[in-house]
Amino acid sequence: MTAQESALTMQDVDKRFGKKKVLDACTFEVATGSITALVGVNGAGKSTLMSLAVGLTMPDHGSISVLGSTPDQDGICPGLSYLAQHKPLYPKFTVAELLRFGAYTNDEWDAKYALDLVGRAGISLDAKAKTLSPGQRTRVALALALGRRPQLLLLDEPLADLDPVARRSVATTLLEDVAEYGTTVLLSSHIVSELADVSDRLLLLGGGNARLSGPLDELIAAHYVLIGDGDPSDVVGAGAVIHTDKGMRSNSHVVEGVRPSPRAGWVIDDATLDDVVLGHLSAETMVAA
Ligand SMILES: Nc1ncnc2c1ncn2[C@@H]1O[C@H](COP(=O)(O)OP(=O)(O)OP(=O)(O)O)[C@@H](O)[C@H]1O
Repeated sequence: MTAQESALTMQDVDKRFGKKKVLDACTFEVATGSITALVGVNGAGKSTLMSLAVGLTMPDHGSISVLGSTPDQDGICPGLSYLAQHKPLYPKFTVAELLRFGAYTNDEWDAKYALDLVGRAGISLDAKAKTLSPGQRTRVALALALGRRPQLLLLDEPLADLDPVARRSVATTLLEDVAEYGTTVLLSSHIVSELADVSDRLLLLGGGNARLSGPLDELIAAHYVLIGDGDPSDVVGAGAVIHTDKGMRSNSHVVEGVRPSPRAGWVIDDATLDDVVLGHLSAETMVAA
C-alpha cells in the first residue's frame, strides 16, 4: 500500500512493559476508507496498539505512521479521533455541555452532526454524564469522536456495552460515516458474531504480531473446515490445521490453505468468519496457556 492507501502503518514495532513483550516486530497496514476489526485474546495488545497510534505511549523499536505523521506525545495527530476503552467523560458535565466542550476544544467541529448522533441515541441533552448508562456513555463519546470529523477513528471496544439494537445503530452510523466522508475506522471487539456487520477487513493480533490481516472475504476464502475422524495431515497437503474441535464421532478442523478435492471419509466445508477468527484465537489461547 502507498502512504495514501494506508491510514495507519506499523513496521517492526516492539513494545514491552517490564519483562512482558506485548508487541514483537508488529507489522501491518490499515487500508484508507476501511472499517477494520481488531481482534485478539485478552491481553493480546489491542489497547496498547491504539495507545501507540495515538502517541499515549511510545514504541521501544520500529516505526508508526498515522495519516502520514509519526505520533508523538505533543498531542493527538490532526485528523485522528480516539475512543478509549473506558470512554472518559467529565462526570459533572451535561451532554449539552460536553458537546459545547467538543466545539470549544476542536478546530474542526461539526456541531449538527454530533447533536444528531446524540439525538439518534435518544439521550437527553440535560442528562449529566455520571448518570448515563455504559451504553449511553459510548454513544455520547462516539458523537464527540465523530464530531471532530476525523479521517481516522480508533475505537477501543465500542460495542461491548451496547444492547443488540444499539450495536446495529452504531454499526449503521459507522458505515454511513465511512460511505459519506471516507473515514477510516479501526475498532477492537470481542463480539466476533457481529464483526461481519460492522467491518470489511480484519486485523487479528496474536503472539505480538498481525497473525491475519486483510479483507474479510479473502481471509475466509483462504480457510476451510475439514470434518472426519482420520488424520487430517493426509488431506491438508501444504495447508495448516489452525484449530481442532473434538467431537464424539468425528473431529472438526479449521484449516488455512487451499481446499483439497473431495476425499472419501471427509466432509470439506466452507469456513465462516466465526470459524476463522475463533480458530485462530483458540490456537492463540492454547499457546498462551
Ligand atoms: N501501562 C501498562 N503497564 C504495564 N503493563 C501494561 C500496561 N498496559 C498494558 N499492559 C500489559 O500489556 C498487555 C496487553 O494489554 P492490552 O490492554 O493492550 O491488551 P488488550 O488486547 O487490549 O486486552 P483486553 O482484550 O483484555 O482489553 C497486558 O498483559 C497488560 O497487562
